[in-house]
Amino acid sequence: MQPDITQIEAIVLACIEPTTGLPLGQLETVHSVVVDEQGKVDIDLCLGFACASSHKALAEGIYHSLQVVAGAVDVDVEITTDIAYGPRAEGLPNLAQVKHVVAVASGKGGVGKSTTTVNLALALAAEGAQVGILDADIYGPSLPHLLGVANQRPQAQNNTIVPIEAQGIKVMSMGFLVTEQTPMVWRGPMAAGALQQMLGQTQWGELDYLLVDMPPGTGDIQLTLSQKVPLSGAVIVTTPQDIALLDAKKGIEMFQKVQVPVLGIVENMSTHVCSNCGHEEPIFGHGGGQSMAESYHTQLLGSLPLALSIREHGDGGLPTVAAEPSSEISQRYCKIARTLGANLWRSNAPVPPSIEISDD
Ligand SMILES: Nc1ncnc2c1ncn2[C@@H]1O[C@H](COP(=O)(O)OP(=O)(O)OP(=O)(O)O)[C@@H](O)[C@H]1O
Repeated sequence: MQPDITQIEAIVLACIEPTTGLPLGQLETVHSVVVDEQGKVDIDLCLGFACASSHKALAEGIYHSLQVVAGAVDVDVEITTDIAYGPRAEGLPNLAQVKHVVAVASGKGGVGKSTTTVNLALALAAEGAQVGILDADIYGPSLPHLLGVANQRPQAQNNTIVPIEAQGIKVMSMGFLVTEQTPMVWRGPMAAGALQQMLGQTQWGELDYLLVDMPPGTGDIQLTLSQKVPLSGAVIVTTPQDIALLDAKKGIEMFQKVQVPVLGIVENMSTHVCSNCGHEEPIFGHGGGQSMAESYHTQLLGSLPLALSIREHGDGGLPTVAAEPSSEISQRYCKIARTLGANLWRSNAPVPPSIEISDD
């Protein structure tokens, strides 16, 4: 018996995509539904954001839902990812194959922005994306250390720089170009110029996401970068502490002023879990990230605890997502990464893929 293609289509469109919690019909991601002469059903889905870890759950949801369709016994679901380009940079040929440049910023220093950036980059890669990181914190570059590549030096090639590869991520940082004996004492405009040069001269190649670890604050460097580089969006990292939230708000307002979409907020050091008794305590305050997200019409992408392991992994040059990929903390970073990708897709989507249905 030939299964009813119209019924299949309606059921597939009603299936929930786990990252966004939206039905596929609303995401307009169904690419094709084909039933061949033998009654075999082939469903091809193409998602616009990296979420490899949820493909299995989505496919299983579809198989399960299609059980009610008479004759639909041989069903194959294929899920692929196609991340569309965001805004492109004019006159920056090395960024031509970079689909999205995303700033990771915090108003205040020391809230864990760099730690969050590296873990998010690794989480995006684990979800199937090609990722790079630019360490724009040129006064205190910490990414080489966090990724365990502090002793490496990038090679120059035809007036361009070949980025360092660390744990599957392309990395460029001022930290590679200076030594601890040559601290940088630069004025804002000089630093902003150096950063633009580093961004534009690095051979990034093909990347889905280039995360830019911004220096803390809302000064010259941040503004120049936001205005001169085609940012697809920004992520704000904060702790729930009032003073950090106050500075984070300035960061959000800066991005809004220069029309860069704020993709969401990551609340770092949300709670502390005692390693002795397991008692969980919101030592920096409670609910600050959520209420800030609400008042600025953005989303709390997720929160991370103040955890000894996060600090130890960072200091050891193997961030948590790489060191303990299946840990609860890594799962949190991955969930944030998937939501970030989905928000980016939604805020940049040109025309979503159309639905194509055929009887073979
Ligand atoms: N969730 C966390 N749990 C435990 N330690 C953390 C956490 N997040 C960050 N840290 C630690 O806090 C310190 C500051 O983190 P990090 O360098 O990432 O902050 P930052 O905001 O980038 O700082 P800066 O603004 O100075 O560049 C580091 O020692 C890091 O290991």
